[in-house]
Amino acid sequence: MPTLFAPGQLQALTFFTGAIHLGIGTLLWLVWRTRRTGPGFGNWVLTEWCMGLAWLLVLVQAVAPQQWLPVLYTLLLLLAPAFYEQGLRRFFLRPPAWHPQQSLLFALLFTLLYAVAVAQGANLHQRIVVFTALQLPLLASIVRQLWLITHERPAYRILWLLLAALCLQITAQSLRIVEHLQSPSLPEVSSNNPLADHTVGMVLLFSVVFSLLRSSVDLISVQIRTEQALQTTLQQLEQRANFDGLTGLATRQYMESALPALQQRCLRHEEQLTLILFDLDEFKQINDNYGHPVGDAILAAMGACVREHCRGDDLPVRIGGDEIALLVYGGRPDQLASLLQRLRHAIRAACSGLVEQPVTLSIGIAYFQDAEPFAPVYRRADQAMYSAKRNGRNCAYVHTPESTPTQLELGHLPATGMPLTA
Ligand SMILES: Nc1nc2c(ncn2[C@@H]2O[C@H](COP(=O)(O)OP(=O)(O)OP(=O)(O)O)[C@@H](O)[C@H]2O)c(=O)[nH]1
Repeated sequence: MPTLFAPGQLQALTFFTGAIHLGIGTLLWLVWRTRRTGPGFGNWVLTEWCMGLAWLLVLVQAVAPQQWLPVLYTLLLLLAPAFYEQGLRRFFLRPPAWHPQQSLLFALLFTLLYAVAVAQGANLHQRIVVFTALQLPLLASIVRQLWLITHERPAYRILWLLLAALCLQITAQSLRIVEHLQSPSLPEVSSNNPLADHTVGMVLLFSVVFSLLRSSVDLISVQIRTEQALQTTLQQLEQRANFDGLTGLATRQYMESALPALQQRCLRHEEQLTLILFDLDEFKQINDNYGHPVGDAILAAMGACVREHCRGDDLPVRIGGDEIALLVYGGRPDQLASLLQRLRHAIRAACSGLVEQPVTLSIGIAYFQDAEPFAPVYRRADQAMYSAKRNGRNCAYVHTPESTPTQLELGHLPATGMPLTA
């Protein structure tokens, strides 16, 4: 590898590299403190600070050599990738394959091995080989995490950049090992000065470039996650606003926004749009006798039956309480009677395991006049339903604008059964 810098320039570059890492770390720390970055981001701050401090200690060692300093900055340089790997797992909520602190433990163990090499009087060539070789497994564990994350979450493809840079770094580190192994022992590298290594300029440059890339990817990852969380929240809010949680039917608000499109489609196909309103009979008594959870189960079963028996074009809606509306295409009495009969049977069957009394419905029907708003049609359907209630329940009435509600003949479905007792 080429020597890029003169010794004086190397000291300046080392200082510059340390300062850049510390600066980036502080910037990330500010983001971490002020924004919702999520777990793991703090580990990435530590990565930058470890790197920054390590390079400044390398500079101190070059200027005023100390016996113990190489072990200290080696520890920091090994902790940096360990923190980053741990940050990746925490940020992306990946369960650790082994001990959660595995990479940190490795960093400590590897530092111990390095200290042994120093204690054995290894020269600079040997120390560089030992340090670089010890760093490779930690870098490889980051590669593994990045590989798995980008496969599990395609939205984070930006991490491919980091993966490519890491692979490049691992290749460069491996070449460095080979080069140092092949080098004859040179007099200048037998000293304690880490900047005497003729490839250190390359390492410093790589460190700065990689740090800039890594922190950019970290910030982009936070942005991606924030946007995804926002998207999910919006979808949940939309789902809650548009669909009733108990019955799974549309809400009245959703129905009113969807109505113009339904009416347009009906007009285009010259079809009648019909509103069918159902209300459970004596539902209050069911709640009182069996309790609200059973009442809820009946409403849920009713919602499921309506969803199952209506066609894809129809729109089932929970108006409120035990009142459900169904907007259907077509208004022929025989078609409506057949649909209602199927629904009454299905609801009764679905509720038979919940209460002893057969569950019955009072039904009101009204027709939309072209693009008529919902309110007047609902009023007519409501009047028709109350006619059904007044006339003994368990039946259906149709309201036409011209006349008072008239009964729609449905098949027989007895309302009698066991008394309403829990
Ligand atoms: N379990 C349960 N009960 C509800 C819910 N919403 C409303 N209710 C109850 O449903 C009952 C509605 O009763 P009504 O429709 O007014 O009267 P009813 O007893 O069904 O009598 P008729 O309609 O005249 O046959 C009330 O007791 C409400 O408290 C709900 O989400 N779950």
